[in-house]
Amino acid sequence: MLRSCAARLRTLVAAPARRPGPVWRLFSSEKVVHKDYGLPNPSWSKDLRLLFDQFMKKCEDGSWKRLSSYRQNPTRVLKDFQTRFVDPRFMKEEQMSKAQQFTRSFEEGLGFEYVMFYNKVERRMVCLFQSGLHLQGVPGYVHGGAIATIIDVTTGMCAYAEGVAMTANLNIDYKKPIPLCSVVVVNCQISNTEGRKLFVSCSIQSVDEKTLYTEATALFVKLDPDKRLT
Ligand SMILES: CCCCCCCCCCCCCCCCCC(=O)SCCNC(=O)CCNC(=O)[C@H](O)C(C)(C)COP(=O)(O)OP(=O)(O)OC[C@H]1O[C@@H](n2cnc3c(N)ncnc32)[C@H](O)[C@@H]1OP(=O)(O)O
Repeated sequence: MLRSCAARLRTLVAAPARRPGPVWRLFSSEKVVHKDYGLPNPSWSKDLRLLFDQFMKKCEDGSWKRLSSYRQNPTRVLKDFQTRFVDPRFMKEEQMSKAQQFTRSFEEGLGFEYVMFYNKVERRMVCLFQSGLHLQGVPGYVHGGAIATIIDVTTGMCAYAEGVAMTANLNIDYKKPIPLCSVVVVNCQISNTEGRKLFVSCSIQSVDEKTLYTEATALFVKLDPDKRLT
């Protein structure tokens, strides 16, 4: 059976800030110390650090949890997927162990700098996101595909807290362009569930909440372990 929601999130819910990353074995005897990308680094702006500190405060009573975030998936997640859903014709075990999360594959500060916080009771995921210079679309603004990506990842993690699911549908209203290098708040919440379907609503706002940049809805479908994906 796939691991329970609690077990899956235990992998991602972070240890206290600034501890070194966990050590995983990725299908070999090689030990890898993983950097937690959901912690401040020198590229983080003052706005991002301030918001991070505010959310860390909210974590103190246990209502919110910071999610740790790694370039490579934890071994147990990889194994779940390898066994249940990955087609060996397309992806070999060794390739799986080298694959990287798209949003964590950029040099520090140039791509997606973000940290997520989860509130289980509210079924809500908040992502504090600072775009880097390599995410430009129209000059001076964030590429629409990069915006779709951060929405997909945040709504995806919100859904993943409830079960292993994939995006089936994503609808985005781009209301105002997001200035490149600015910090925005991506706010997602499960709005409804029907069987294996998880409906997630999402908005992106400026830090002062005065500007609504984007609204989106997403449908995630929990994977059926008895069904092939390909
Ligand atoms: C999230 C992944 C987690 C990874 C773990 C890693 C852990 C930590 C690492 C960080 C992860 C970061 C999260 C990243 C999130 C990114 C997610 C992606 O990009 S994913 C990549 C991009 N996504 C993909 O590549 C997914 C490609 N698509 C698929 O593989 C499949 O279509 C499926 C799995 C989504 C559903 O298949 P199947 O299980 O066979 O489902 P059925 O046909 O039986 O339908 C069941 C019900 O759903 C309805 N319904 C279905 N579709 C739609 C729709 N479009 N419109 C409306 N409705 C739809 C359908 O009508 C039915 O309703 P009802 O009759 O019960 O009322």
